[in-house]
Amino acid sequence: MVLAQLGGSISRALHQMTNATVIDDKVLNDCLKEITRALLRADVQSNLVDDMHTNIKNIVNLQHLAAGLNKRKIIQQAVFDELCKMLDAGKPSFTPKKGKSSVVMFVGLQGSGKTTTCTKYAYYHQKKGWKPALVCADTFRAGAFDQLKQNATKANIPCYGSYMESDPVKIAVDGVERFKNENCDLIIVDTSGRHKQEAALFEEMRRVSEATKPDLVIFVMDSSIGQAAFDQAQAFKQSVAVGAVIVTKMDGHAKGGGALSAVAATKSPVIFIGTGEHMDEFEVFDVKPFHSSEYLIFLAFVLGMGDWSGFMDKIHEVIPMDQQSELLQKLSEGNFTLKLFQNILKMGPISQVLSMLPGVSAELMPKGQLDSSNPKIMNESRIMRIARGSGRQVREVMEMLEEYKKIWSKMKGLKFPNKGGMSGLSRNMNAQQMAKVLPPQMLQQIGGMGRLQSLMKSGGLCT
Ligand SMILES: Nc1nc2c(ncn2[C@@H]2O[C@H](COP(=O)(O)OP(=O)(O)OP(=O)(O)O)[C@@H](O)[C@H]2O)c(=O)[nH]1
Repeated sequence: MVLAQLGGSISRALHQMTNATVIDDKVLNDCLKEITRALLRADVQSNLVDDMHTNIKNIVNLQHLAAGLNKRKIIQQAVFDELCKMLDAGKPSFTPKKGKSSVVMFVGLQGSGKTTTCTKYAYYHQKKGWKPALVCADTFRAGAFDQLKQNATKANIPCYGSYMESDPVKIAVDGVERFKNENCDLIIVDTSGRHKQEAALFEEMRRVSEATKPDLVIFVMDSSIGQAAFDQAQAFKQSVAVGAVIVTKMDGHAKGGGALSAVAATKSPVIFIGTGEHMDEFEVFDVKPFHSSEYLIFLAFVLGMGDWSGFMDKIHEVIPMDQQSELLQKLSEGNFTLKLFQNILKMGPISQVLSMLPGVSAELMPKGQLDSSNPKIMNESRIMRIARGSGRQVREVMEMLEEYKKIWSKMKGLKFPNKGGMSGLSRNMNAQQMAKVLPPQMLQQIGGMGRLQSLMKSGGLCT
């Protein structure tokens, strides 16, 4: 994931800066130049990068800093704060309430993934006990209604549209009214894809919004849009009250910087990310947990947004309530069993689950042969049973056993945070423990054990 590379470049720049014997303007400028370059390479819009650069220079005025202050720490803090600001719109988006009817309208560029995302959003809520419904107000693209209907049928979600009516405003109003009468609590209106150059289509979108009065307008953005994200997102925001962003196709090779631009242009948070074409390849995006300490922000970037709360959410979603505490206990003891793997397998594609764990970026995991020293794990029939029970290939189970064995041994002794909270993790972790969890490449990237110790001691990476 390219955000992981971005994290690597930023941490390297900070590392070089903290290694300098004297922190002067040249050292600061070199560090900022490196960070700027890394952000631009990740497709973050140049205005945002310039703003960040200026803000840091204003905060860190080396000439005026009182003697005795830790300049390294002040620079690090300023960089982290500015990175946070980029990811954080400053205010949460409107959150629909279960049981109370809400209208959510989806807008975005052609092919950004709106229709797919509407169904994913509906399906996500349906699994949590909501009564969602879909309305197709896309009369522009032939086949849009069929696509939505097909997806909706698969997920057993009611869907409204028309082959005869050509006015999207009329369809949207009729659909919303019908589903309100049917007591649906989440009415999702899919609209045509459009470009900021298409004034007539923008006017149409404005009229759909005016007529249906959505509680929330979601801007859907393809993560590969790159530098163009800012202007397009801003054009949508100027026509309708965009309140949230969903970034799609995060499973591809996109650089991800466009997401930061869309947050800035719409002043709205990213609430979900799409990670594949399938209905359940959809994840909550939450930057809040990373706010608990600078060190977590650092980890989030270095690990490509290692997502603790997503991991915990998955556990709460798919593991039966009475088994959750046992699972967490075993995870924290590094005590893995085949039963535990079966539960983990239920949580979704292996790479997705892995990438939620701090210190474990799926692409950083070494791929080799399974160590056959543990006969309990290697028992063929047990592996076959797991594969059958979880609907996976034997090869997949083998790969996962290998990867998890390595992770578990690293995680031994770590304290797991409660749902939604991460401060417990940072409080309970010392540099030794942290080094055990980090893949060797990452420890090297940080600057080795000594560097990790000094960062954690100086508070640069702690709460
Ligand atoms: N890999 C991947 N593909 C996605 C994702 N989301 C959507 N797609 C694919 O992107 C393509 C376009 O998706 P649609 O949902 O049809 O896009 P749209 O924005 O509704 O298109 P218009 O109505 O023409 O504007 C489809 O092939 C989807 O399967 C995602 O998160 N990952």
